[in-house]
Amino acid sequence: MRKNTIDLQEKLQELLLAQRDNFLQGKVADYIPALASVKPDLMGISVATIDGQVFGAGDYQHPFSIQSISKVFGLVMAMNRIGDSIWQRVRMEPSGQPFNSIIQLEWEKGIPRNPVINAGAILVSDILTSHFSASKLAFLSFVRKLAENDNIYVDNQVYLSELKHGNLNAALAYLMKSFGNIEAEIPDVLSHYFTQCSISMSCEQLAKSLLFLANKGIDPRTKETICTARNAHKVNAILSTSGMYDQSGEFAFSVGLPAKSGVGGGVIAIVPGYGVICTWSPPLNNYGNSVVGMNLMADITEELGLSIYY
Ligand SMILES: NC(=O)CC[C@H](N)C(=O)O
Repeated sequence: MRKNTIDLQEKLQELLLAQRDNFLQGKVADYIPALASVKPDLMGISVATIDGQVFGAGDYQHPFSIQSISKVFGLVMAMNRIGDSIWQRVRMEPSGQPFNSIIQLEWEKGIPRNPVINAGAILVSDILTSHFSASKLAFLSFVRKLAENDNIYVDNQVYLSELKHGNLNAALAYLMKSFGNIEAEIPDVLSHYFTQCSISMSCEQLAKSLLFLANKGIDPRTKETICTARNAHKVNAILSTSGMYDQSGEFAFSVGLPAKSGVGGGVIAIVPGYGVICTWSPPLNNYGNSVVGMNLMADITEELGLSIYY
């Protein structure tokens, strides 16, 4: 049973306080300097509900690099654009491998396991690059519209270092191209992918912008259809099985919600029929998921009885 949300604000504060020192157990992503320099003790949580309430505690209005959380927006855009033909080029199975693994991709002939590991998101970036005349702009406009905020921006410093240190992502892209699964030119595809990873948003903005996934594809604020109910279902299913990479099983076990993490330390979780939770704390565990984010998600879903498996 879901508890009343009246004291949710206080509860968020309390849960966050309990995590105060746990950021020390993780390690901030250091593959690029722009992420390595983020203060490790920042942390925030926000909950947006489909009936229009927004709660937040800590640094919930502080923008951070959304990184792989961007894969959710990209997938929705690609599904809207090319429909079910996307599933001929990317699958919907958990990978059981790290998010940037290349091993499986060769065995499986350039068909990524799912759209939220890097190979899959690069494939989705190819679809967007090929089907939009200005895909980066279209992506940013989509996110700005969903967040109802025109100030959301691409952090150019993050973008440039992603580009500079993006050899593994480039290798994934070229491998897929060698199997004929990438249409556009690789530099254009990578430029799109790194751009979407480099968007900065706060917990509050992310929670609000993904409400349509908790509401059968309809933005509860504007009543606009962002995607079909069936596509919202498909995205949530993929996030349930693969959104936390090779820790998705443990996340289902301890939290029980469709979710997506990013190496910037953000985690979003969709609660169908209720709303969206977003947490942020930069230090990561060995799977590339935020340590405090994992804890907070477990605590809040338990507290409010939000797991989809009850
Ligand atoms: N898990 C992530 O957030 C990965 C995104 C990161 N930019 C990468 O491509 O490696």
